[in-house]
Amino acid sequence: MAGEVGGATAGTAPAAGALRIGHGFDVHAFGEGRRCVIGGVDVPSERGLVGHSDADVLAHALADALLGAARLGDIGQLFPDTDPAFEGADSLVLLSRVADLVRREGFRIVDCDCTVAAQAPKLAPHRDAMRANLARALGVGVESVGVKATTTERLGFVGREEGVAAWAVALLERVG
Ligand SMILES: Nc1ccn([C@@H]2O[C@H](COP(=O)(O)O)[C@@H](O)[C@H]2O)c(=O)n1
Ligand SMILES: C[C@@]1(CO)OP(=O)(O)OP(=O)(O)OC[C@H]1O
Repeated sequence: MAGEVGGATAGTAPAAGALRIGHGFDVHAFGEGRRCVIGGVDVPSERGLVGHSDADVLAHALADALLGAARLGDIGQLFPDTDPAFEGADSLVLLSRVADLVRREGFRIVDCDCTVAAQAPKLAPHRDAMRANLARALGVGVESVGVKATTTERLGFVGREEGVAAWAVALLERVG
């Protein structure tokens, strides 16, 4: 039927079993005197990531992917960077709040995959810890969360080590 999206007419609640996909993207700049928190891991690094929260670029991208799939807006709407309540916030806590919202909206988190682009530091040694942290925050099994890392071959702002970028996709199934 014309106007059908994810098993429902656009703008109405999808039927049980309908799938929704969401995409998230985030960037944080490197700066002095900051921690480098990525996927909830305090990664050893000369410089850390700047933000209002702990600047966990990976947790933020994943939160936006979930919010996008559930059509619930974005992380900045939910947790404004002008609100002192979120200053230095643990982004895994914000991510678990997003997961709760998504569930309350009637969705099951089926699967997620993420890519972090960083020229440095090396992230592969921390991949399993990041997956475990993100899965715990989402309340899903670790097999449902993928994390990959890439450099940008020294090209662009990532390649110049000015910051880190992250992308995530999330698949939700309507259960209620
Ligand atoms: N910050 C990073 C970036 C990359 N890796 C790992 O190195 C592999 C090769 O990266 P290329 O960008 O040269 O393709 C990549 O597949 C990652 O496993 C990393 O650990 N940390
Ligand atoms: C996480 C939040 C919380 O205030 O702050 P930031 O660390 O600034 O992160 P960003 O991805 O720029 O924006 C999202 C905000 O919601």
